[in-house]
Amino acid sequence: MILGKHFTLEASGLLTFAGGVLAPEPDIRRLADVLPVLYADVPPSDRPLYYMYRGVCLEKDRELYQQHDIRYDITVVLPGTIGKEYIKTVGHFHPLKPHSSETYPEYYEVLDGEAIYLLQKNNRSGEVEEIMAVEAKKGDKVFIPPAYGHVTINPGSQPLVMVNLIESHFSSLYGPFREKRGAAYYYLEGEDGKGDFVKNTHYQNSVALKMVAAPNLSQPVSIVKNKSLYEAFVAEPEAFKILK
Ligand SMILES: O=P(O)(O)OC[C@H]1O[C@](O)(CO)[C@@H](O)[C@@H]1O
Repeated sequence: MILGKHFTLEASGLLTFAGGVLAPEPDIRRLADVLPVLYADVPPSDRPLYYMYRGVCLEKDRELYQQHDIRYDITVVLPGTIGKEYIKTVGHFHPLKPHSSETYPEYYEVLDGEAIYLLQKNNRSGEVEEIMAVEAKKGDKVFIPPAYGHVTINPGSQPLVMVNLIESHFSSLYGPFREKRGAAYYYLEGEDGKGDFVKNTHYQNSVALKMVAAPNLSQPVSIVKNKSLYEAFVAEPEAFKILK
């Protein structure tokens, strides 16, 4: 799916789709929805923070996505802060695959803007075991491995337009981050206008944050090295059976 060809980004952060693209109305996450995972207590409001277009595809590819139980979503995360905290997604974990000890993974790609993906693994008591911040720019693909909860932060001054490929039927798990008021680190605007990671003291243990540049990540689906996620799935849907 190509920004500028298949859809355009309006100043509001909403998308306008070209003919031949199937796209639902967006789900909107508002400030009131993210309150339980924010660094600071702020008054609730209906300020929109991000728009999620779930199940987008070209008309000609609809059956292919359905046959493989894979969904392609586009999310626009607006720039800005809530208090000092950069706008971020609520964050969630994925459930176990049926008859498996592994949870569903996911693939992300940045189409425009910048992202920080916080990837966090918890132990059985809900304390953090490992956490990394993956810095991603336009064109970068980020695989979210099984067992990692994830939060997306927009650290930039432009809207972040990102997409994901994901198994289409499961529901995400919001409890683990909600119970700890978010991931193990918050990303806040510092004095110098740059971002700083600040530890979330609702976790009892302390784990160092690993910084990772997205291009240094390994790609479990090799075709994504030369193609967008959309093109890669349409060209080789079988390669994405790892998502199921
Ligand atoms: O459910 P959250 O944490 O608000 O995150 C939303 C993101 O997750 C997805 O549902 C896919 O994991 C996307 O549609 C969206 O970008």
